[in-house]
Amino acid sequence: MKPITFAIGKGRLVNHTIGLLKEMGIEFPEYHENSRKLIFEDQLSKIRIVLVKASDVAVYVERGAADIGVIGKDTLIESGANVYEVVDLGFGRCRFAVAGLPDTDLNKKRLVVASKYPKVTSQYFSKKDQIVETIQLNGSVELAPLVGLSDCIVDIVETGRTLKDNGLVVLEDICEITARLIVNKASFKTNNQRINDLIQQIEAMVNKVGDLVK
Ligand SMILES: Nc1ncnc2c1ncn2[C@@H]1O[C@H](COP(=O)(O)OP(=O)(O)OP(=O)(O)O)[C@@H](O)[C@H]1O
Ligand SMILES: O=P(O)(O)OC[C@H]1O[C@H](OP(=O)(O)OP(=O)(O)O)[C@H](O)[C@@H]1O
Repeated sequence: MKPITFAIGKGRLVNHTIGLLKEMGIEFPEYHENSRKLIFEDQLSKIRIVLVKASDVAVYVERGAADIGVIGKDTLIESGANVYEVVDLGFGRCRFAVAGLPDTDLNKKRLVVASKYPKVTSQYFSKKDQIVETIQLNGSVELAPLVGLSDCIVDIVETGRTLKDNGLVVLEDICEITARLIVNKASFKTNNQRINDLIQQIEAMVNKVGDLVK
């Protein structure tokens, strides 16, 4: 029997995901945080996990190299991937916000916005009928308005500490974010029973564990 391949981003969501699978009796004893190995298999359930860069999860699932994946809603929206989003996993909770210095004028003409999420940024501002210039960065986005690279940023806020420590504030909330279970469209159709069972088991476990995994 071919294993079901599960893509997980190496990073914030991996421990939650492996913990959730463990609760379901799916275990990867060889996995530990400092391991450099990228593939682990549970022989009993025939499920293997592949550890990829968080922003690549959608690529693996969309192209069928993985059947299933766990991805933040932020990264999923930004990817525009053609996959099924099947379960809200509840963990990895944070939000998207527009942030900047407290006196930022968001209505100014030619607003310049820095973000790791250019698609989310332009979608958000175009819904408000505002044309903005988006500068794509890969990290430390909070720096941009402090050194005059941009007027504001669109980024993830979790505890709010990064903003606070840099003298920035939330100017507008965009939306809530949690981790999502995504499925390759062809796998969903051809391997239907096993994939469906796994999705249902995960959904049941998320409901059962509830706040414990959040
Ligand atoms: N404070 C936070 N910062 C960033 N992401 C968070 C935070 N809290 C929860 N998340 C969620 O965790 C997901 C994975 O975050 P992680 O840091 O592992 O990946 P990433 O930021 O996309 O990757 P990388 O650090 O490799 O650029 C995010 O997509 C988001 O949904
Ligand atoms: O509200 P907080 O709890 O402070 O979390 C939010 C911060 O965490 C993320 O950055 P990350 O640590 O992924 O680093 P990055 O700058 O490389 O994106 C995000 O981009 C914010 O900078």
